[in-house]
Amino acid sequence: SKLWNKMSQSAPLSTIPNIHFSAPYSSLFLTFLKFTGREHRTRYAAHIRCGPVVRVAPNEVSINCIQDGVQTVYGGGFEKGAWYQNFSNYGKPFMFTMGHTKEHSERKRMLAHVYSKSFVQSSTELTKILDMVLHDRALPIMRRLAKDNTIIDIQKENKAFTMDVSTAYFFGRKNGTNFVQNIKQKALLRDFELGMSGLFWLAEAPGLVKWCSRFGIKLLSDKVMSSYQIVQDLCAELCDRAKEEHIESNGSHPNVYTQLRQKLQASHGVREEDLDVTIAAEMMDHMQAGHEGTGITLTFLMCELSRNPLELARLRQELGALGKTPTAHEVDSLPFLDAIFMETMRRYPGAFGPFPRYVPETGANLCGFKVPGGTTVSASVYCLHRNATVFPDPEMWRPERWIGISDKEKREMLRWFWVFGSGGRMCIGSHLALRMMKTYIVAFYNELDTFIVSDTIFDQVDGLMGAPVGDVVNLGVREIPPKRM
Ligand code: HEM
Repeated sequence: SKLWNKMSQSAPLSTIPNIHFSAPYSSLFLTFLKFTGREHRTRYAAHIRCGPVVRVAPNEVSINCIQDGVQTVYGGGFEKGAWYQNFSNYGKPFMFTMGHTKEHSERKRMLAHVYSKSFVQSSTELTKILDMVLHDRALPIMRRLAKDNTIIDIQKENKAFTMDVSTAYFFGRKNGTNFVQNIKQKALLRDFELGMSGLFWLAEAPGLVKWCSRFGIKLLSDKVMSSYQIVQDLCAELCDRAKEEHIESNGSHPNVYTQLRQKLQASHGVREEDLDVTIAAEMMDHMQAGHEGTGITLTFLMCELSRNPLELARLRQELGALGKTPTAHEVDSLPFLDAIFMETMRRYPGAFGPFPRYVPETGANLCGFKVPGGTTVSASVYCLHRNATVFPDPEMWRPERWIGISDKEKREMLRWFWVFGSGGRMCIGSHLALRMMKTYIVAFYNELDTFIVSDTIFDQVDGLMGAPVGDVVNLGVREIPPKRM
């Protein structure tokens, strides 16, 4: 009778095509897809076969349309629900996981200013941070490696760079990490990766994790648990450093940490004894988000430039017109550089999600189907970015598609471009991400070159994040080869 109840409750979804014959009765197939890393590719195939709405589990649908779809669900502020509560840092929620719109928007408002485009673009502190990490740390190492045409794991180097810039921006220039130069610190990147790998069980089967642990069965290995602890300890240490400087300097060195601290104190919404851990929980998520999606994007971008010499030459031509120390605005306004980033983020989005939402009690009309309240719904950036009508030959990396087009065409492409999500829960760090990534690529390719080697493999994992398979990508680094006459 349980099965019957389940079936009759979800009958309103019965007109929606199924991803698999079992979808109306069980979420096992979806869990299996997630577990085997095939969720987004299978959803894509199902949308091509069945149209813009597909039922993926008894009470869950996947949508693949903008109007009456992404715009309604994400733009309309449908709530995040229980799934996100499976994630916590130090046992506390943070902005990304918060369910209640009010609690979330309060937190987001506290940080909106430090992450706004105008602030990020004009921040002289961020300019100094980028100078420090790029010119004092990363480039001297790269120059040395380039002399011998060394093959390196570019994914590690990129993540080290984005981690150092992010943490300096969050906690203060003197208080961030130094993963780029310090090999022992850089090894902690593995702990971030392992910590993330435990997410599957925590997100998809939290009950099973608890149940098994009662019988002494560990679904999350000791290594994963200790890596997670190491990341928590690192974040707590950086928070302590930032707090110390904040107190010593009497608040004269503002950064993300101090901004959040002051706003939380002023709001009186958090008890004094909970303040440190509340901030640390938020900052730990920003550390993860700040270095991973950006590192992934840089890696795929560098791989594509390495095998597309014409695009690289065109980029260098554009860079040639820049002065020695271009402003953030000048870098941001380079059309071909921008096209390369847009195309990389389209073809290789750093975070696949899905980022599910709940249909409100009143129900919703999604892409022509009536969907009842309480249904879980999500779009997949993997699918949206492969709409062949808007992005012909979607598997191809073609920056040219973003330039020399009419305003109407560009608007349509931007409507489908969803790398940072949309609506009230859209990524807060997109401007910081773009500034650090663009600055890095300009400085790097101005004087150095990368090349594909026999074991360069760069396929994307079909998971929550779109990391390269194995989290390793080998590329060669060399000086710019002289032009052939
Ligand atoms: C290329 C790099 C990045 C990608 C692809 C990316 C992607 C995303 C996406 C898709 C979301 C929306 C999630 C949802 O709708 O549930 C999101 C949210 C978020 N991102 Fe990013 N992100 C990137 C960089 C960053 C950076 C540098 C930060 C640093 C602060 C950051 C912090 C966050 C936070 C705090 C949220 C939650 C926002 C909210 O719930 O209101 N991200 N990100």
